[in-house]
Amino acid sequence: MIRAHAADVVRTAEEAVAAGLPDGLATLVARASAALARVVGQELRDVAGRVYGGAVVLLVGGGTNGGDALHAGALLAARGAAVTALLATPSAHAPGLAALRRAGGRVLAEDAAAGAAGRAAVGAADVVVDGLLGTGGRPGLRGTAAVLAGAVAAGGARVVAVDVPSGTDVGTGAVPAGPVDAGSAPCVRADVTVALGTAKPTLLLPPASALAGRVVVAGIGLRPDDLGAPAVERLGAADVAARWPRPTGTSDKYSRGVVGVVAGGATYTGAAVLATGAATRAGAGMVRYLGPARPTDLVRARWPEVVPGPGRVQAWVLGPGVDPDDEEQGDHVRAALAEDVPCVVDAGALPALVTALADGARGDGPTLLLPHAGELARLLGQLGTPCGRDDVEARPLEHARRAADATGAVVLLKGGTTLVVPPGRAGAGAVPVRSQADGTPWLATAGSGDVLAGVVGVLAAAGLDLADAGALGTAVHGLAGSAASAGGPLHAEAVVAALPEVLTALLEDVPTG
Ligand SMILES: NC(=O)C1=CN([C@@H]2O[C@H](COP(=O)(O)OP(=O)(O)OC[C@H]3O[C@@H](n4cnc5c(N)ncnc54)[C@H](OP(=O)(O)O)[C@@H]3O)[C@@H](O)[C@H]2O)[C@@H](O)CC1
Ligand SMILES: Nc1ncnc2c1ncn2[C@@H]1O[C@H](COP(=O)(O)OP(=O)(O)O)[C@@H](O)[C@H]1O
Ligand SMILES: [K+]
Repeated sequence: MIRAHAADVVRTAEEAVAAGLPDGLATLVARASAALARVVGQELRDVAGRVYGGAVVLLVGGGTNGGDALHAGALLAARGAAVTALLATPSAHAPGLAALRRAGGRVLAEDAAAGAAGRAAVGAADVVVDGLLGTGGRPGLRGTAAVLAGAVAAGGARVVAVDVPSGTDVGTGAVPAGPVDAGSAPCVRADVTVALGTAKPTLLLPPASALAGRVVVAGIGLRPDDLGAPAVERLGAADVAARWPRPTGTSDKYSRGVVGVVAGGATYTGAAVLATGAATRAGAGMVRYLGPARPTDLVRARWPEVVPGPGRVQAWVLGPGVDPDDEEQGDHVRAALAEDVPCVVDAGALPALVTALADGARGDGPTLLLPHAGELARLLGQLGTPCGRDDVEARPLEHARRAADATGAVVLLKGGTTLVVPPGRAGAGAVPVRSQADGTPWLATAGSGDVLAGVVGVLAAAGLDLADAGALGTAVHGLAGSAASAGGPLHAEAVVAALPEVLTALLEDVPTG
């Protein structure tokens, strides 16, 4: 599990710990820079074979983030690395500067750093350490910081970011617009980010999460009680396994959960086969299918265990491959939405959900929406706040949250990184935003989302909270996609086929509760 806390929460937790330390903040900076120096040392060994003689360039802004970089540089210089600090500010962290100079490091003031000498240093660097901005940074680099980030983007050095990739929006993961060239960049792209004390939301939230590289969380002594609930979290395999529902000796098919699926139609028959197949392969107690004769026949031929026709269910999966103009499927969707059971609403059923909410026709059960970016833009339009797909992709958390707050549903926004956003602000007792990136880009293929809907339906029918169902289902869908791909193309049916094997491997390592 990776947990990310908001900048103000981290600052308060740091102050609480620092207050009890003889040297206060300086002790935390010493811990942070020691952890940072260890990671940079590993990268140097990887790139240059050893620390001694390796070329390290520090990009240094005006805050403590720059101080961390300078102190880490001093530790590396003491181990024989050739360390050059490029200052983006006239007022860099004074104790850090003094330490670096004492250890034999070189310091280029702003003018030289932004000119030919700075470019030459970046060009010759094995590792660049990004200490321009940390949790006190506003998004978007300007001035010398932007010039230095441009030089790094044009060079080939390994980049280690201190705490966050500078220039990204620490709280939301937005990436400021602006050209990236050898002369300027609005933010830094890192290969590794050393998160100090805890991760920050920008490391887990797209699009900025793509600029963080590998995330290493370095303990600096912050207390979990001071940090409280995270704003964002990413479940690991052990977290998924521990939460995945398992049958016991007294289970029967009904207690495990019956999933009702309204998917496909005369045109998109495959969605019906994929969604029902995913639900059976992910371990539903039973799967019911509602749809016209042709997809029903195909579902029965492929999965004889699926039960066609109406009946009681513990959760509905509504909409994969459903044409919103299909009257017959539309009737099934509306009837299901009116029931007091959890509903997982995808694709063609999303417009019907908005209508049902407006008409007071949604029953008394929780709802989980599964839009991709284009569908979320359309949904927001229907909810009275129109926007484009590009807007959603630039600020996915903001838009998913808007839809969650407007509908009262949990919103699972699909993509390379999938966000699961519950309604209401994060805070004491609130469920954090989940961010899962377990899959492979090969999952971007037709029918892949139908499989996800079926997997999530199993968890909803088993009685999981829908935010958990969304995150766990996304993780397992991603793992099954990776298993089906083996590094190359996959088709959605192969993801269904991979589910039992992936779940078996996942669950066998964790003892039953
Ligand atoms: N606190 C602790 O206990 C510990 C903190 N630690 C470390 O401290 C980091 C946070 O340090 P920090 O608070 O000094 O903020 P940081 O981001 O380095 O600099 C802010 C400065 O930059 C400026 N500035 C802002 N935006 C800008 C922009 N777009 N372009 C240009 N300038 C901009 C802003 O100036 P302003 O314009 O607001 O006057 C301000 O001077 C944290 O990430 C971690 O690395 C750890 O060592 C552990 C202990
Ligand atoms: N670049 C990517 N990397 C990993 N997973 C992706 C990527 N793009 C899409 N996915 C996943 O693939 C699935 C695609 O779903 P969706 O867009 O609904 O496709 P369809 O409607 O054709 O089934 C989602 O689970 C999404 O998270
Ligand atoms: K940084």
